[in-house]
This record gives sequence, structure tokens and C-alpha cells, in this order.
Amino acid sequence: MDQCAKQHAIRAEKLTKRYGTARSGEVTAVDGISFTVAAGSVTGLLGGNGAGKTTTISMLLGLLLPTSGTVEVLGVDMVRHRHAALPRMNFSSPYVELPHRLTVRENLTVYGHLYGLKGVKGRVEELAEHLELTRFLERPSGGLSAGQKTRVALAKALLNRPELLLLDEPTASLDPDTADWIRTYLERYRFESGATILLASHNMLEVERLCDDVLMMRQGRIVDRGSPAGLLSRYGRTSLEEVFLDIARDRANGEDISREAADAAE
Ligand SMILES: Nc1ncnc2c1ncn2[C@@H]1O[C@H](COP(=O)(O)OP(=O)(O)OP(=O)(O)O)[C@@H](O)[C@H]1O
Repeated sequence: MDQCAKQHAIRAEKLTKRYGTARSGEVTAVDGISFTVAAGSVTGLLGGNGAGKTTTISMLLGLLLPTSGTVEVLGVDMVRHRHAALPRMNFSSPYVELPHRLTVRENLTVYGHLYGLKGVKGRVEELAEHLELTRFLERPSGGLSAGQKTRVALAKALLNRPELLLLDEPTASLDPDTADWIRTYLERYRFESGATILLASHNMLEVERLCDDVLMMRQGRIVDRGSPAGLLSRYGRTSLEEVFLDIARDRANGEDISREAADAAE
């Protein structure tokens, strides 16, 4: 592995995705973005509804082909050789449901076999214990609460001990207590495994707490990036929520910030 791949878990160059729709013509969901994600970091992908976060994550996973540009994950070109990277990464989203009728154990076991794991039974039980799911293992997945489903989705995403974990809104629609539990779990997982985590989130407190680095998207472009503390100081704000609103509403306080932001986003 070259030095670059060791430093960067993700490297995207001029990544673009256009969707063609019969009714409204072409939509440019991701518009020539270039960015890196440092290995071992927790990086937040932020932006308003429709900014292009899910499309970006789908290209990182190799689920969507870019219209143009390149994307490298763990040193692997995801357009040409994604099968070399997929066993080393995983993904969780509250919007992707596991088959409802299968029990939690059956679902996790099926995924364990799909990932080609050895010792699937033991791994399922270990994760069930870590994520406090043991008593739900024989229950159909469809009958679980949102918080329980999120923990099952996370267990599925951790089965193969991923070096890169992509999370789309990991605490969406969870109560504050359950959301806090998930965040604490993710902090511990990152500390213990050294994994890289890229998370898309609309929860600014979550991002301030978990992320070392933040990529801000608007209309398919990365319009700023930096550490939460760096962004607060650059925008002269006391919370990331205010920074988010400044960026989402294109309300940079004077030209200096616009220029600094453009430099940071490069
Ligand atoms: N399959 C598709 N066909 C056509 N347009 C799409 C498709 N998927 C997404 N889009 C459009 O691409 C743009 C980016 O969508 P995307 O889902 O990536 O944004 P997002 O940042 O994840 O939004 P949200 O926070 O609402 O989930 C939007 O304008 C959306 O309408």
C-alpha cells in the first residue's frame, strides 16, 4: 500500500453524479467534488436536504457509478475494483430495512455468511452482547422499536469488523437517551478499532461531539471543511448549528470567510 492510501481512507477527485429523469431532465446531485478523509478519523458529511450526501455515500460504496471523476476507498479504485474494498468496509442507514420476517439472529447470520465470515454464530452473539441485543435475537426484526432496529443495523454493519464505516444519519428518529447510547458506542468502537468513520448527519451536537473533521455540502458541492472548532472560530459562531445555517443560507460574514472557506474546501 502506498503512503497516500495509508493516510487517506477515502480520496475523491472531481466526483460527479448526474441523474437523468424523464420529467425534469438532468439533476446534478454531486458536482465535481474533491476531498480526502484521513485514516482513523471521524469525519462528518453535512448539508441540507438534497445537498448530495446520500449520493456521495452511495458512490463511496460502489452502489452508484459516478458520471465522472474518481473515488478511491482504502486505496482501491471503487469503479474498477470495488470487490477488493467491500470486505473491509460497511454501511448502516436507518432508511435501509432488514427483512421484517427474519429474526434478528437470522438476519445477522445471513449477512455474516454473505460477508464470508468464519465463526458467524459466535460473532453474532458477541455483537448482540455489545449492542445489548441478546434478548431480541429470536424476535422478528420487523417488530422492533426504532432504537432496537438501529442497534441491529449497527450490528450488521460491524459484523466484518470494518476498517471504514459509512453511517447515514446514525441517530435519526431516536430519543435523546438512545441517541446518546449509540454515540458513546461509536466513540468506543472507533477508539478500540482505529476504524475510519464517515457519517452524514443533521444533528449538529452529534457532529461536534464525534467528528474531528467536517465536510460541508451545498447543492452538490463541498463549500467548506474543517474541524468543528476551526469552523466555529472562522464563522465567529458559538455552535455548529449556527455555522450550518450560515453555510446553508450562503450567509458568509464578509468576503474573508468566503475566500477562506473556498481554500479550505479545496
Ligand atoms: N435516483 C434519483 N433520481 C433523480 N434524482 C435524484 C435521485 N436520487 C437523488 N436525486 C436528487 O439528487 C439530489 C441530491 O440527493 P441526495 O439524496 O444525495 O441528497 P442528501 O444530501 O442525502 O439529502 P437528504 O439530507 O434529504 O437525505 C437531490 O436534488 C435529489 O432530488
